[in-house]
Amino acid sequence: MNLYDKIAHIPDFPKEGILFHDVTPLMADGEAFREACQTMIEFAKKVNADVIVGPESRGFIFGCPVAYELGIGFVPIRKPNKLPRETLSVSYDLEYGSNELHVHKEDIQKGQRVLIIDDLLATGGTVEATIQMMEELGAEVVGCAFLIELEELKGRELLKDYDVLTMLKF
Ligand SMILES: O=P(O)(O)OC[C@H]1O[C@H](OP(=O)(O)OP(=O)(O)O)[C@H](O)[C@@H]1O
Ligand SMILES: Nc1ncnc2[nH]cnc12
Repeated sequence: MNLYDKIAHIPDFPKEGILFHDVTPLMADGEAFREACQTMIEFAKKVNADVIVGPESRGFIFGCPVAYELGIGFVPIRKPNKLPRETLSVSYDLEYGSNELHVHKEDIQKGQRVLIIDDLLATGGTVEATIQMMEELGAEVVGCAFLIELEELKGRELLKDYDVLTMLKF
């Protein structure tokens, strides 16, 4: 199946000048969603991940099926004021703004082999912040997997030292 056909492109969302790449048509198509998740599952096996870490909110959608299939844990990276226990946090910039990300400190163990999964790599700010938190907690980031890479924004340059999977390039 051509997964490129399942991505919608919306100009000037959420702000003027931003072309938003919407993964919800792909998610709404069972066959396409399964194919995308299956590719991430194979990558997770290849890098021998023992936990999946996914940034809010679209990282949850693609990360959880991978963790479930492999029988490993899923740890959410969340925006402020969502996680009730002690967190580690870091600030980051987005293509259309900036924010702060948090993770529950206790949920990541030293030496764990982390695979970060998200729907889309743009500037790389989100994944860079996530990597920073994982490494500060003593985990090893063994890979980063995305459905979409926005090549113009050069997020991949921040990931030179990591094993990266991107499935669709725009
Ligand atoms: O590479 P970057 O420039 O960091 O951009 C990529 C991030 O931006 C989007 O999430 P967003 O923060 O919009 O949150 P959402 O998934 O809750 O919509 C996307 O799902 C990635 O997480
Ligand atoms: N252009 C874009 N489309 C969808 N999600 C994004 N996250 C950051 N930039 C994005």
